Amino acid sequence: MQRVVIVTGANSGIGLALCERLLTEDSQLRLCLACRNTQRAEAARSALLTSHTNAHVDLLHLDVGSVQSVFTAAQEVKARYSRIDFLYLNAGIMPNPQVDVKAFFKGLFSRNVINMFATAEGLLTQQDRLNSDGLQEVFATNLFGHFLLIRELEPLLCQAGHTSRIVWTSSSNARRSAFSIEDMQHRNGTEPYSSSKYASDTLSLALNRHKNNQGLFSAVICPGLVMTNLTYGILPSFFWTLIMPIMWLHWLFLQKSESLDPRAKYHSLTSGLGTNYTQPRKMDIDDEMSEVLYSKLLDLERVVRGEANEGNAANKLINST
Ligand SMILES: NC(=O)C1=CN([C@@H]2O[C@H](COP(=O)(O)OP(=O)(O)OC[C@H]3O[C@@H](n4cnc5c(N)ncnc54)[C@H](OP(=O)(O)O)[C@@H]3O)[C@@H](O)[C@H]2O)C=CC1
Ligand SMILES: CC(C)=CCC[C@@H](C)[C@H]1CC[C@H]2C3=C(CC[C@]12C)[C@@]1(C)CCC(=O)[C@@H](C)[C@@H]1CC3
Repeated sequence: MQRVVIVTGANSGIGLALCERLLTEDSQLRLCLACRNTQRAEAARSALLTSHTNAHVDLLHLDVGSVQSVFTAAQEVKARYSRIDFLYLNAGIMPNPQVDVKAFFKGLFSRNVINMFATAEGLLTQQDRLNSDGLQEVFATNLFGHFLLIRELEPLLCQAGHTSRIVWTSSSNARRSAFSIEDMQHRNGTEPYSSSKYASDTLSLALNRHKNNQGLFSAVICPGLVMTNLTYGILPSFFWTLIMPIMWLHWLFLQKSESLDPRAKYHSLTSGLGTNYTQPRKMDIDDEMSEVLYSKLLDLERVVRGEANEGNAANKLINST
């Protein structure tokens, strides 16, 4: 049977590379690129069709950072497909990143150097802002829009006798200490990216607990450090070329193959000999917090649904979450 796969943020970087790979693995796929920019989405579709001439590649307009756009896109998906096999939640932003150069040099000569290069702990801050729905933009894009999309697509994702999978593109930058359940949108901090990625790890656990019995499974992957628009937004390309030799420090791991574990994040790594492999690492998450986050997201969902029906957004949302 033709499998249906939806990828958010599919027009560039990791999302586009993933689509290439998916079509290489299964040329019969029905692949749907869910993107906010129609022109870039069309360019990505053309590029994919150049290398996979007979592929079925659909486009879907989706701004995952906009509640209304998620609702409209989900309606469209329900009209087009009768089920979804894979939903890759890949779209993500890191707006206005700032690197703490002093902390970098301090870290360079500390015992934490390897971890610093792998996770950017203590090095990266971002400037977030409110979007037109009155939500913090990073939270809305990296987490909440995807959560709403899952909720809207549940009829296609949770079908008797059929298994569907959700795959989150998380990050090794996800850190428990950057996330607070009292401030899940990260209004009061300077690491919204880290917070949103930690929240997606935590939400994945809750989704498994609530939805496995309905045939829906969620997994978290961590692509490592990949040269994309996101990383070029942090520092220019020549810098990345300069630090490449140091990044080799991370590439000295051995290959392991295991089945997907809901408490593990799947890290993409490269061995010293240049072999690519995946290594599962336990996530620093707990059941209780994942449960609270899940119910807070459901509360917020109720608020935005009310808002969407009334057609008026910002203020109530800001005050209620
Ligand atoms: N690069 C890296 O080293 C790492 C990346 N990641 C994660 O990988 C994912 C992909 O990022 P990457 O490929 O690196 O970066 P890119 O900037 O190349 O890709 C991000 C994609 O997300 C899309 N996107 C952003 N905001 C929205 C939105 N509101 N609605 C719909 N689509 C949106 C972008 O679309 P548009 O072109 O319109 O902006 C783009 O297609 C992200 O979740 C990121 O956090 C995780 C760890 C490391
Ligand atoms: C300005 C100077 C001299 C050095 C700064 C180095 C950092 C910019 C760099 C080192 C490790 C990098 C890193 C990321 C961003 C840039 C670094 C902090 C990420 C946070 C990018 C996005 C991700 O999701 C992570 C997996 C990356 C982890 C490593």
